[in-house]
Amino acid sequence: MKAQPKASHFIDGEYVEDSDGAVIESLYPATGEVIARLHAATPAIVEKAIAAAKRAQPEWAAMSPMARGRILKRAAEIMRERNRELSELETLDTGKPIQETVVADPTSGADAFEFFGGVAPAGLNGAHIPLGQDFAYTKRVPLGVCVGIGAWNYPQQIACWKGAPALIAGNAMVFKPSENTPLGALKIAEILHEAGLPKGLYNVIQGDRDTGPLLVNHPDVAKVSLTGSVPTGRRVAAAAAGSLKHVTMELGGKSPLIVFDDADLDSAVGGAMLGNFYSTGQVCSNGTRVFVQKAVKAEFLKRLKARTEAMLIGDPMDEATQIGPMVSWAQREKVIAYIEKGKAEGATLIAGGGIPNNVSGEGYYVQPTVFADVIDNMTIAREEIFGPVMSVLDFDDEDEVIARANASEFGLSGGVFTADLTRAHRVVDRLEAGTLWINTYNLCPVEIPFGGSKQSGFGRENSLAALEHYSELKTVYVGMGPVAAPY
Ligand SMILES: NC(=O)c1ccc[n+]([C@@H]2O[C@H](COP(=O)([O-])OP(=O)(O)OC[C@H]3O[C@@H](n4cnc5c(N)ncnc54)[C@H](O)[C@@H]3O)[C@@H](O)[C@H]2O)c1
Ligand SMILES: C[N+](C)(C)CC=O
Ligand SMILES: [K+]
Repeated sequence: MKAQPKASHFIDGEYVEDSDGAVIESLYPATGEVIARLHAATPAIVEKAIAAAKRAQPEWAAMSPMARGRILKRAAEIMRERNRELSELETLDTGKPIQETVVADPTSGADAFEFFGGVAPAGLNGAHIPLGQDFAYTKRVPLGVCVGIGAWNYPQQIACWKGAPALIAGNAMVFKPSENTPLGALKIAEILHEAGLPKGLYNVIQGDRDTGPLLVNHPDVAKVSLTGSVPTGRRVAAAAAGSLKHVTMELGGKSPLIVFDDADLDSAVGGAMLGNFYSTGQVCSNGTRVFVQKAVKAEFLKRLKARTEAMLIGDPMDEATQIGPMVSWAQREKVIAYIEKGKAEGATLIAGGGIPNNVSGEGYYVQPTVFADVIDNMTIAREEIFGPVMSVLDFDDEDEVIARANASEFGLSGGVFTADLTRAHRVVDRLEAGTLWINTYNLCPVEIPFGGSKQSGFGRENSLAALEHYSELKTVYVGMGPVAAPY
């Protein structure tokens, strides 16, 4: 098989198998071919991984942040050296075009290791608080064993975005990738150990929604960071609350992208396409509700249709391919059902709307699809589709569009295209979302915090802010004189 790893799990510095676990077949989304066969973690594997993490963590926490950082930076270098190999693996795991994975996925993971490796010595400092004769100081201390649970759209990036801040802060991690994309995280674990990470600190176990709770409910786990859907987030946060674990929730969205009539239209069209079709639309922060001011609607749709219909759909391993399959057959079925719903509810189909005819029947392909004349209460305007389906909605003025943009349970992201700079800042200030873009869309460099508000989650990944979610403050009050006791 094309991508069979040495074993299903990576625990305590080595590959481990337990064939009693349920079989997980890893399918290549472009063909449906089985490329690896793995096993879900049994309770014994879960125990082994958590025990290894718990054993290894104190010594790691006792090292200086600088020494920990050196290992992460070496891992970043190895990832960059192996970018091609890792990108091909990411494409096999997810079906995302190689054109994307070579620039986006291992690169973004390496950026996380480099950033957190580099900022650690200063980023983990505490404070000194003068109190007259006395004083106090704070220390940032690790939480202990942290669990990461990943979604299938960015398997390598998620494994690194969670692993890098957890490790630099002195924690150990047990990571469970999505059952749809089990392969990438194992390579990340291998590379971290090759870079010198002591064994037990970054463990990967396979499994699905039945395995996740074994991690989330475990008494030796201090924190859970989930990337997934809102319903899963609710379940995981509720389970974690049972033992008061720290949680970070990176969940779904239905983000607004607002195009004013003074915008650079080619940029706005490009931003809307990137914000709906990149990774075949499987991006949490996508601007799937594109509000276009009426005066430019016709021209916007004309350019959007031409550029959408020119997109190259096909074999993800072909460098020219711009749009690959969905990650799974189930996801394709879900997206097609939404497209049918859009048609049935009366939206105007502008481009796509079905299965492309130039690709193999076994692959999980869907055409990039644009609907116009979408009304706020249509299903495609309210629910997260997680596929290449853009809804274009009309609007007249600023107050109206802000109110409509905010009328969503989600609050992950948003964007605005306009030439009027004061309007741009005024509008993003009023949009209820964790990450906003002006005159661009979906850029998520590691230097900036990323995360959601409202039902899209809480906690932030990346930037110095992430360190606060993988550590806690310890305060020490120092008395410098005799204790003046009144009794
Ligand atoms: N905000 C972000 O950063 C971000 C990034 C990528 C994807 N997402 C969201 O993820 C979703 C798509 O990914 P998905 O389909 O893999 O999501 P999902 O919620 O189905 O699964 C996410 C992960 O949670 C695990 N899981 C499921 N039930 C669990 C439970 N009860 N306890 C513990 N673990 C459990 C799954 O096995 C998987 O690893 C979309 O909603 C998308 O918006 C968010
Ligand atoms: C975090 N991001 C936007 C890169 C991927 C989310 O699906
Ligand atoms: K897969």
